Amino acid sequence: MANDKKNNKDKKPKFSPYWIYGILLALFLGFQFFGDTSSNGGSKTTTSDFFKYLANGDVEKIDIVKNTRVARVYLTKDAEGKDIHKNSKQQPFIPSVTRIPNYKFEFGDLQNFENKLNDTIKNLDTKPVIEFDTETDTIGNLLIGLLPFLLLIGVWIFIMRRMSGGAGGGAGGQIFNIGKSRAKLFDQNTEVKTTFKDVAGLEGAKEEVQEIVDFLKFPEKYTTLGGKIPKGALLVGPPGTGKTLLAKAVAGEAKVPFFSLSGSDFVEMFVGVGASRVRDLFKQAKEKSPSIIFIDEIDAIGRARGKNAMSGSNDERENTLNQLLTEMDGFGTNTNVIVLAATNRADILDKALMRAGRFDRQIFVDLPDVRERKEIFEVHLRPLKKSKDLDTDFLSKQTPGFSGADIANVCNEAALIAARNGKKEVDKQDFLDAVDRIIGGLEKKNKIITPSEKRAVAFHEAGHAVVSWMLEHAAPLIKVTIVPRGRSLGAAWYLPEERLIVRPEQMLDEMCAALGGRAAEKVIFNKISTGALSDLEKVTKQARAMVTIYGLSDKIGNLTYYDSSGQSEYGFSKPYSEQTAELIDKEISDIIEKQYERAIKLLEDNKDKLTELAEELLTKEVIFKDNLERIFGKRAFEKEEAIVKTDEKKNVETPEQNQDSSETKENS
Ligand SMILES: Nc1ncnc2c1ncn2[C@@H]1O[C@H](COP(=O)(O)OP(=O)(O)OP(=O)(O)O)[C@@H](O)[C@H]1O
Ligand SMILES: [Zn+2]
Repeated sequence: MANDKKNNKDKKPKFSPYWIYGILLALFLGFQFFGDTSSNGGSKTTTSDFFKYLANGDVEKIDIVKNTRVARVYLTKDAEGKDIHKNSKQQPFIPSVTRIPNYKFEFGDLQNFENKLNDTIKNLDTKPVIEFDTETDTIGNLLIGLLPFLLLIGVWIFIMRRMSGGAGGGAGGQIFNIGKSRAKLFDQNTEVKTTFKDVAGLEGAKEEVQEIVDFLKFPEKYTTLGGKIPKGALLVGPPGTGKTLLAKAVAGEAKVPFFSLSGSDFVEMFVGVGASRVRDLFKQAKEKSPSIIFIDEIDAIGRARGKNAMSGSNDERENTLNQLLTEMDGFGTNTNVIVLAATNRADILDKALMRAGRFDRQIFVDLPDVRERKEIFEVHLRPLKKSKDLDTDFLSKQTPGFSGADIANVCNEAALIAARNGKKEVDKQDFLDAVDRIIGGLEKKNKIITPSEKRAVAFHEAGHAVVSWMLEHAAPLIKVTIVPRGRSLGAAWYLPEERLIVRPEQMLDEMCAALGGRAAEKVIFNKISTGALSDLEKVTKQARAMVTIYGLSDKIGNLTYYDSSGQSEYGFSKPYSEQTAELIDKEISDIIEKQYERAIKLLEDNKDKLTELAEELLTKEVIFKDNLERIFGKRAFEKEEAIVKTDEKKNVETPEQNQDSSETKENS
């Protein structure tokens, strides 16, 4: 269902066809107008020419428009000298509205012109009609003439509205407000319900943010000793870790005006708009100081300037960034405006932004650890009707590497799954299913797989399971399945340890386990397949990282080709010689080959167990840690007994939390 919705959205063209109709209409009217000019004009002539015509008796009618000093002349003869009216005497003229004046000219001073006109007419037999036009006529003409332009302007305004619509709470609606800031203002009048209580974990970040609120409220407390209050703080961290949430909580708690907008709100197709919006934003913030400005996804404007000479630099974005830098420099230390910004790409931000006096503080908002995940679960479980056996310790351990947003997603998904199964409350199994779905995508039970393919998948996955079971440093296994899910035909799921420092032996064991799938295919069928693509990708990346980034290869030595400054766009030249390049390639393939051999050896030694596991997998489709334990006996390397009590149910597993921290601390 969700897919359908998405598709529909995709199909909708970006440009509504109505605009095009509007533009065409305006153009059409515009041409009409230009084609029309002759109708109230006629070709030009001079005053002396006119008097010649008049003396000849060729003039039938003169329109004198006093206010513009233009006379329109209607002749009795056309260009070839024929009478325009066959029986002209009876019908002196066709009403001027339907006739085009043959000539027009500016007569200068009205009094002079009238005198001369009367003198000439005196001597004529047939006197021309003289009409004095009123100005209303010309205004009417003018309006009709302007109509296409008005329409064009209307269409333009309409387009502008469409482009700037949606964002900015109406402020962006009008064309004249295009340079105005799009920030949403939260103050005493707008109620923000988010508070620090809604932000679970993130103790350090919360404290730092709270300090910033304190700076604003009680600046004297900090400035008495001569210190300066920071002007900005940058919230940095991976997506979904709660940066925006934290900022919202600041808005809810600070009780000072809070301007919130996103980096992309500055960006517009017109030159200078971004800079002008920045200026306007700071002007407003200063007027309401003490106040906080929050710029989400600041990378939209804050990306380092002019690095990509190849792709051409984006001048407009640079101007916007420069304006932001200027504004942050500009406001004095006592203006009491603090700028908060969030990004998940601090590495690509312009270094000038991070300079002291701008975003001089960086607040790291990291992925939550077990304890923090537990707290986040508690926050998001609050609104759910959940069963009593639900245990946040257990849930937090099942979700290593999950961000706060992932956890929120799990809770929601679990509630939906429970509802679909007609349950009265959300239980543990629903959460496990939700986790599975979020990691692996939807189950595809009806995907067509031939029996021999299924066999290959079963042995492949069993291979992963066996190898990881036998190796000390490989991540402990949670479950193995051959139910197709998302794009994969089967999967072995591990519980990665949360470690801060990784040792080479751990990396090698993990690579060996990843190669276990292909090794099993080789050992059993003596054939290999394309099914190991993602394993190989992972292993290759890891081996390359060992050699070129972490300096873990003896042959290459203790050096790294990693450049943390983000300026690693070497282009065509690599930072090492051809010889080294060869050495690197050799070393990478050596590492991988060695681990592959190791996996093959392990599996050959345990061929019967591998087969037993694969057969069980073929019948059950999903197997868990205790199935492995039955076949292999207890795993030799369980360092610490699990904290969570094992459940009676088969499918509920006790993941061990490998606490390496004591060891890590010793060595760092
Ligand atoms: N620490 C947390 N406590 C409670 N909920 C959290 C936490 N972190 C994230 N969430 C949940 O995840 C959602 C998304 O988080 P948020 O938008 O703040 O992430 P973000 O870090 O700004 O991500 P991005 O960088 O992608 O914008 C929040 O609305 C909230 O429901
Ligand atoms: Zn595999």
